[in-house]
Amino acid sequence: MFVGLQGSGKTTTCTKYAHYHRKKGFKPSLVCADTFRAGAFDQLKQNATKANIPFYGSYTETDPVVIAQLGVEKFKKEGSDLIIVDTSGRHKQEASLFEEMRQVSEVTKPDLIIFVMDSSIGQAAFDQAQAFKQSVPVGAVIITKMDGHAKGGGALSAVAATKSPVIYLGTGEHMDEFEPFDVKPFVSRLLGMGDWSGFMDKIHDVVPMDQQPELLQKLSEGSFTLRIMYEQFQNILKMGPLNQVFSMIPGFSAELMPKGREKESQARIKKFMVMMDSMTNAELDSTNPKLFSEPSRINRIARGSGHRVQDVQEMIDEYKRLSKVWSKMKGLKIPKKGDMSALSRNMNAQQMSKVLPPQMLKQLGGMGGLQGLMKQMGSKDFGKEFGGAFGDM
Ligand SMILES: Nc1nc2c(ncn2[C@@H]2O[C@H](COP(=O)(O)OP(=O)(O)OP(=O)(O)O)[C@@H](O)[C@H]2O)c(=O)[nH]1
Repeated sequence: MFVGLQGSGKTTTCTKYAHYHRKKGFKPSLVCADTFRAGAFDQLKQNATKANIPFYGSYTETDPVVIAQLGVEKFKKEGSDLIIVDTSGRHKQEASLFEEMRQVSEVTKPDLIIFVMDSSIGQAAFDQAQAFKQSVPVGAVIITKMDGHAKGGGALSAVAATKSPVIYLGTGEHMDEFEPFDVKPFVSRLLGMGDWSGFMDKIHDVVPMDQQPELLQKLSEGSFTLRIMYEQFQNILKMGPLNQVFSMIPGFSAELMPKGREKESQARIKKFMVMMDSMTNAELDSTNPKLFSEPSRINRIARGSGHRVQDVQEMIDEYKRLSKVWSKMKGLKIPKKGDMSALSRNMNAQQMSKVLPPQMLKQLGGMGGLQGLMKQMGSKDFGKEFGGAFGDM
């Protein structure tokens, strides 16, 4: 049974969920117990037809409890092994709708009640999710619209309020834009760091073994020089396929390497490297941003490399941007013997607490609460993956 606020994406998610599980060998079916929103049944019908999934609903019956009961009975008889009941959207101020939801749950006795939540809901998530949990035994959370700008921080609140794990994410309007929840990339996104663990694995493959400890050392110092950028560009040009690698590198992603324009981006990186070839060692090793606002220096680099002043400026801007991202890594504990994959374990709850709004952090029970929550959010693997970072889990 799917529950949630209006417009959170329940109906869309029900079909995605059915489609996903059918591919795994289930025989899913859909019941539309949303009589509140005009057009809800048509929407479900349309989606279900498109996905070729049996559905049940009514244009004449106005009681969702009756529809839900009839639908579930029908599909049980027909041997469906995954009956999905979609309910109307509602929010906690609507007591009668909450009562109705409770009744639907009572007559259908669902094995699992899934709270569907829009990733952009933010701090209201806690109260709303708690209200649902108090009426029906919510057992899991699905976060939708992860393709938007929101990082999904509200998910933490929903998990805290329902004491249930996030199981899937909706990542677009289409049927296939649905994926199992994986805590690592989710946390990385919240922290604004890209997929660090994926990045680390790639570094492991690409950066020569003898350079790895040095790179880690620099990373932990948090100081980013043009020379580091140059070396990373060199490594990146060796890696492939480029776009895939780029999407994982913290900060590099979209701006430096837009999708479908890999060739151009590659040329741009090479251009940057040519300009850096015209720089002095002192410039390459400096971490002082003021150095690069001196016009005479920029003119010299432009002339020396055969580029325009604005090209040099663009390269410096890129450096500043990456430097900012890089500085977030300051203070990372370096794993012994350059064990790159262990590095991701050192991302700590403190970094997380810095990016959460203070009020949300308080609501979650401070650092201790956050640590417990992270454990609860993720699968069993979370403790293993982030074990070093989140204490004893
Ligand atoms: N971009 C994006 N849009 C989504 C996603 N999931 C749902 N939507 C869109 O969100 C809007 C609302 O989705 P619905 O499935 O109708 O929401 P609902 O919760 O059933 O709505 P009510 O029945 O009114 O409560 C639709 O335009 C969907 O296409 C997602 O993961 N990404």
